[in-house]
Amino acid sequence: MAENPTVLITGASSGIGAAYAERFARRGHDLVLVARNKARLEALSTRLRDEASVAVDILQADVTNLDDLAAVETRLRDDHRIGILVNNAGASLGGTFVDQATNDVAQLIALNATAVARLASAVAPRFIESGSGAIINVSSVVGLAPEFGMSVYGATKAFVTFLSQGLSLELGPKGVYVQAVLPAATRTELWELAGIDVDTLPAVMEVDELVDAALAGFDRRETVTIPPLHDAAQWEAYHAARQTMIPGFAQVRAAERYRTAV
Ligand SMILES: NC(=O)C1=CN([C@@H]2O[C@H](COP(=O)(O)OP(=O)(O)OC[C@H]3O[C@@H](n4cnc5c(N)ncnc54)[C@H](OP(=O)(O)O)[C@@H]3O)[C@@H](O)[C@H]2O)C=CC1
Ligand SMILES: N[C@@H](C=O)C(=O)O
Repeated sequence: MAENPTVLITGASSGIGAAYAERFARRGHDLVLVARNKARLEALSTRLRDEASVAVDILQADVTNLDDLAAVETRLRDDHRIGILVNNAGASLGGTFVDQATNDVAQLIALNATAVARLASAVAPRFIESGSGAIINVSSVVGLAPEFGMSVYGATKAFVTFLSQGLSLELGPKGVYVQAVLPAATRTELWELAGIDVDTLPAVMEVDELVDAALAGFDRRETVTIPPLHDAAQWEAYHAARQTMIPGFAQVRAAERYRTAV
């Protein structure tokens, strides 16, 4: 990877994506900013060009629209200056599963899961060929906790974390770094858009703190970065418990507790 490769960031018009754009610009990276709100992208790009003297391109796209998404995929395939993909665009959905309209459920999966996988898939072959590159996938702690009661949102984020871990195993040995970032509640517009007052939540991290911590994990080349998790040993224990089960999955017979007496 070039020393300061161009960074393509989805969902860069606000919140976590805009903070990533600012941080990478300050580090001297040129940027390609992707989102639907062109006016916001233009305002951010003007500011970053002035403040950080980097080149900033805008790609207006709704990543749930397959034509728009194809344009982003083409850019990732063809633009050899892009060495880092930040898969950040995402949303939440208010209400319980039965309150959520079926089309809204499908739309959330298209945004939070399908687009993430397609963009990673578009860029991975080129990164492998160059033996370098990085993919940052913004997931969520909700993907670890069905108890939070956000079933579809959490399922999309479990997908993103799993995809990242799998891609890390597949692409890591070929020189490509993959990171999953798992924020907990962070002060962005996402909450209001999902109909939730962020100030009613018990603890909320500011965006700058979240992205600085995520980038500390990036610089250490962590596979999974959980900025709000103070006790890192808890994640290690969870990871170790899961790995302990793996050798036991190869069995000819069902477990004793499932064998019915005949
Ligand atoms: N805030 C939080 O508490 C947490 C957030 N996250 C994750 O962080 C990521 C960023 O969210 P956050 O910054 O909080 O929220 P914001 O609502 O501030 O930002 C979401 C970004 O995604 C973009 N976006 C939304 N829909 C689309 C679309 N269809 N096509 C293209 N871009 C889209 C928005 O831009 P535009 O509207 O211009 O298209 C915006 O730039 C998400 O993946 C979210 O799940 C994870 C854990 C906690
Ligand atoms: N985006 C939040 C939930 O809606 C979260 O991931 O915590």
